[in-house]
Amino acid sequence: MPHHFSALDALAGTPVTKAHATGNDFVMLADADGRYSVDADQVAALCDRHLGIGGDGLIRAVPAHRSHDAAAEELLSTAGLSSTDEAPLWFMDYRNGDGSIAEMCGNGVRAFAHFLLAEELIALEEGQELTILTRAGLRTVRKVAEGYAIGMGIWSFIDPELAQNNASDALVMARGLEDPRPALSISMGNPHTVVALPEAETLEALDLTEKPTVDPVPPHGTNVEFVVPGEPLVEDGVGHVRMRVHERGVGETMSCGTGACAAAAAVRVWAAQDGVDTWAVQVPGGDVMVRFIPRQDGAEDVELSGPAELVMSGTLR
Ligand SMILES: N[C@@H](CCC[C@H](N)C(=O)O)C(=O)O
Repeated sequence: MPHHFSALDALAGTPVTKAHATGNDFVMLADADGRYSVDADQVAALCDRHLGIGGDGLIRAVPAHRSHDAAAEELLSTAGLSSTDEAPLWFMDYRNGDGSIAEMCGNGVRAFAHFLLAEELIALEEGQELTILTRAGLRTVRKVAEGYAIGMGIWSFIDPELAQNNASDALVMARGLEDPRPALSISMGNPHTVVALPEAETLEALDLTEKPTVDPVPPHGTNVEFVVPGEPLVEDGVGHVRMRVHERGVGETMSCGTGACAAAAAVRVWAAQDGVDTWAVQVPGGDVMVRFIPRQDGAEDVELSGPAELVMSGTLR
């Protein structure tokens, strides 16, 4: 426990902000000059809900060319991207609350955009689009009436052979379930395992204080989404899903943006509802919308939209 205090000594005097997007909460750090290198212990200390500020994760907002992040630097050079002091490509350096690194965070991108705007690091009018960099690659942000619409890239099956039968590739067991249930593994740049439950009562009865077990064990861990299809599943052309999530590197969270996209994709596949492109995903922290957009190459882009809020700003002591 005391290591939390010493971990933060080096960050004394650093301005921080707390933000959330449908209850998925983050400690935000603006690093326009690329002077902070936050290690795993510091992230865990800041995200600690008793000894720190508290958050599901930490987001450092830094121009890609000043990030000192191996993934960002590799993407900059291999994808021939440009980031300069005059025209920075903002990199979302996202970390899970336990200090581990994740490729992507959908709710995080909304909080990130809102934070960049509030800090006057970007300008973005309603309807305009901004491109940002994540470890999973480029993502787009559009300011819309309900908050931000994020271009999340494509969704894909983690096991491509599943494209043949679209059923399940894993078994998941959690406290509150009587038996392990079949699940489908989907990538949104980060890994997800989606489990369908028969009714809302089973979803509510789950105890996600304990990490669900996934068989086979995913090599890099996974986020596990438990979903109940809406009744009716589709109303006025919009699909409905309820979801709870246990996030890799965090635990149960009130919302997960990449998870909502994976959940909508899995339910759409299971229910053979390819024609339904818009899905409302209800999470404990609110509602997010997921839209599937067909591409020329047969894959589908995913757009996630929802709100983001800043809660407080202060200085680390
Ligand atoms: N809450 C996020 C996902 C954050 C990363 C995740 N825990 C992982 O390890 O992949 C979201 O909104 O997408």
